[in-house]
Amino acid sequence: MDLIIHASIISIRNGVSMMVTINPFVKIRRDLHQIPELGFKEFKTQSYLLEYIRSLPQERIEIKTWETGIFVKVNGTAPTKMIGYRADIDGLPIVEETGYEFRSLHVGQMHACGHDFHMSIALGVLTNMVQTPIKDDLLFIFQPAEEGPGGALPMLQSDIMKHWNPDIIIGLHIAPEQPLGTIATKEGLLFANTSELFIDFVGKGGHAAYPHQTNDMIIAACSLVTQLQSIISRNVDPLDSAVITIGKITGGTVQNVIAENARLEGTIRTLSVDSMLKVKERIESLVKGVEVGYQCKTSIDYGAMYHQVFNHEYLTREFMDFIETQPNIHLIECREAMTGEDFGYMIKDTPGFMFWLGVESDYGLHHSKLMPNESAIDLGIQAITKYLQFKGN
Ligand SMILES: CC(=O)N[C@@H](CCC[C@H](N)C(=O)O)C(=O)O
Repeated sequence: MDLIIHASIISIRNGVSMMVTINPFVKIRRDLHQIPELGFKEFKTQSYLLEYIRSLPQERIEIKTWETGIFVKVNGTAPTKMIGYRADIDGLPIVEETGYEFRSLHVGQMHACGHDFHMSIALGVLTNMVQTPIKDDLLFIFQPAEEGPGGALPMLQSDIMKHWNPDIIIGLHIAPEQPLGTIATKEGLLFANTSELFIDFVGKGGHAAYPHQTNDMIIAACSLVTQLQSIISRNVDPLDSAVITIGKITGGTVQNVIAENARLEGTIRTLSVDSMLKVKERIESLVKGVEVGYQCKTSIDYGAMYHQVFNHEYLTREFMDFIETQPNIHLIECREAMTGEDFGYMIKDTPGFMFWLGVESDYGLHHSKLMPNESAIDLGIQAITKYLQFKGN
């Protein structure tokens, strides 16, 4: 299928400049890679996406914005259903270390979870669908704030989605650990239940040389960090799975002052809703213990919680069978992962599925050196385009 635009970039090697033609959706990915923005702050991203979408022939499409997200409906030629395709658009608060020429211009923010790929692939599929419409209606959902605090649930509850309510919703996520040219998925549970975790400690600070007159919140917080891992090893059935990760510790003011405040920031992952409740009960008991033991005040905030991604059995199997017929994509039947995705809400009450697109990178998701193979962009566009032509005609 011909793409409707072409892109050239100027590459400078050893002082010699030359024009190199690249796939337009690789160019789009690079542009978006330079402007990562955090959840519900995706203003430049939204403008960039809108500018591209408005440059397409408009006869068949309707565009609505929602917060920093966008809905694009492509009217089918003889619709019997509406198929939703979701791409998330936010970046992460990570300092990029890829060394890319097109590295992030927003210092301290990075597309380290592949949402730049997700967007460029969605635009590629949208372009194909506008050029060669299928029978069914399509709804492209450019969703903000997947990394937090979660855009899927409020988008689903929006008036727009009450009116444009897809019968099926699909979405992809890049998979750095899977080879290029692969799609990996499974029926049923694909991604875990998640809950953010923020714990604050307040005690009595003071002079570093007079610890007996204080309640040191660094000691209290560190003690809890190690205790939390006993929940995974001693309270969760070893045949079930759960993760507690503390990704950030803050506390104190200077090296010779005993800290009055400390804060732990983390996330909980479980394969079942029951385990999530149990893990939280245990966290609350341990936090109470630290409060008594270290004579301090504590508070717990669970932040954003995401429903598990549970792939619809029939639709997923049908998609997997379809992918197996494709010559340039290899299907991998994968295991579930402890990653989370608020896409889980999108397919909680609507049939749908998510799949991994192999992008083989030495560094994984949420790493400052994540460098997915850009050849996966075209492979993804072609695979999804063909699937939509199969499913929606
Ligand atoms: C695919 C992926 O990496 N998703 C994120 C979702 C984060 C949800 C939330 N902020 C949390 O940390 O619980 C992930 O970290 O799995």
